[in-house]
Amino acid sequence: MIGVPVLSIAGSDPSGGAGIQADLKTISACGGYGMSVLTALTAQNTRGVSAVFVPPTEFLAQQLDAVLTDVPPAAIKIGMLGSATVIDTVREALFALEAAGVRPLVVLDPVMVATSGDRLLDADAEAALHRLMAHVDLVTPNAPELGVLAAGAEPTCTADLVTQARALAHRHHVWVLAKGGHLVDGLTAGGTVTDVLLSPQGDVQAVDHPFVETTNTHGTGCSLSSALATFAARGADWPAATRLAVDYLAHALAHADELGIGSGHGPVHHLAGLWDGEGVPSLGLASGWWAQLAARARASDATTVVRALASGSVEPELFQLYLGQDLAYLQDYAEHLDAASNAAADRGDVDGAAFWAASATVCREEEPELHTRLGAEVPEPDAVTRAYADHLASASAAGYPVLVAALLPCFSLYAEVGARLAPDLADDAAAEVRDWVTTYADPGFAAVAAEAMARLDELAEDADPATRERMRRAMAQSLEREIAFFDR
Ligand SMILES: Nc1ncnc2c1ncn2[C@@H]1O[C@H](COP(=O)(O)OP(=O)(O)OP(=O)(O)O)[C@@H](O)[C@H]1O
Ligand SMILES: Cc1ncc(CO)c(N)n1
Repeated sequence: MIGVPVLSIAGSDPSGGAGIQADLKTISACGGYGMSVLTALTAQNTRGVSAVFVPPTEFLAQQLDAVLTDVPPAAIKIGMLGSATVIDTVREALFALEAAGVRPLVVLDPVMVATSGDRLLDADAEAALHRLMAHVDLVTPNAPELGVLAAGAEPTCTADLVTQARALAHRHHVWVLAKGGHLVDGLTAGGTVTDVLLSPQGDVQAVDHPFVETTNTHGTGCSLSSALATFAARGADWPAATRLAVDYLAHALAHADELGIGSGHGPVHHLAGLWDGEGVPSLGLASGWWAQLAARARASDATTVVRALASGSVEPELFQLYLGQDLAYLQDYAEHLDAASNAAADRGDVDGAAFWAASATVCREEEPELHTRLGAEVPEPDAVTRAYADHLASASAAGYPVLVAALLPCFSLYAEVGARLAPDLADDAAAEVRDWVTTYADPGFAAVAAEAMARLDELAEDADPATRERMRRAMAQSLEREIAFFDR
């Protein structure tokens, strides 16, 4: 959900590159509504920290109370804490929230030292940090911080990161994203930085991203943890939120030198994507489901019709059977596209209504031209076609988001099959094969399929978990119907 409240509990960096300033920019860029509670004020710029002022903890508690009693955040990012008393005040606020039945997602960036080398956490505050961890879902230590928290030597390679992150994950039953930004010695442009994500059970996932040759890395840790909190608040699970956050930061880092702020370690370009008109990153939930179905989608290559198309010549009987049934199917499919258009209009989604209506027109007027050109006529629908129609009808009854999920494979699978077959189309391929393949390999068709997916991604993000699950299943079911449709 775009605009979910996300709270940063962190210190202020008046130069705007780290701390709550970085957090608010990042939360906004990633699609959240940013709020901030200040733990400490630093006098800081891109060259370093010259002073730290920690307001009385009573005032910290008042800030927390004011925000939390009015705007319950979907996620909280915790940054600079400064001292054990500050940590305990934050812990008590989280404990009180939980006692009241409110459990926001909590990301802890265990800030100890700034990029400039200045300490931001008292050395005696480590025990308090471990106590806080009971209320945390995911913690994002850099290499030196991980060494301190896991009570080991400072990690010097990815294998060290994994070992120590696993110990920390087990100890506190938390997700750990161990950052590799301090292990980049010797890397040059084109190299790869590896962060590692560990589940509370210790499962490892390497999260690779391109090394960016820049000295403008001030606040990378603050920005990453805020992006993580925001994507999780919008509904991504931790692995997906991690990938989205790392990609967001990679883009902000890649554009950091364009900003050119300050004479020391300057900030990353938090708003690079927004200013370039790319908008807020999509969670891509439905795209993720489709990606998980990729192996099934490839199974369509083994069907009778697709194998024949790939060979360049189709047996006329088989092709007429398939094309005829497809004509019958398209009539029914167009009606469901109309229903989707009406449902979008009912929700006030004018663009969506126009998109589905235009797709219905293509289904009724343009696409059947291919079929009739190839000699097909509308037959009685057979069992396979009827089963697909029944599935679409039941998806339609389950509501607009589930219907759109069911409509999706018809777009995506045909665009993918077209794109796969076109490059290998033999020069002597039969005319009807060429006609079919070029119709579905058309870049315009791919663009329409991509837009349908983008609309489904948006619906998935706004859906509750039960509806999401129904959407995912409706998509998978339609894919099975599509494969059966090709296998005549
Ligand atoms: N030069 C770089 N190129 C690409 N990614 C980088 C680079 N430097 C840091 N990162 C990434 O930035 C994120 C923050 O990592 P890092 O280890 O620098 O954290 P940090 O030390 O907590 O940051 P901060 O500078 O805010 O204290 C990680 O995802 C890391 O991989
Ligand atoms: C306020 C603040 N928080 C965090 C960091 C870590 O980069 C910093 N430099 N300043």
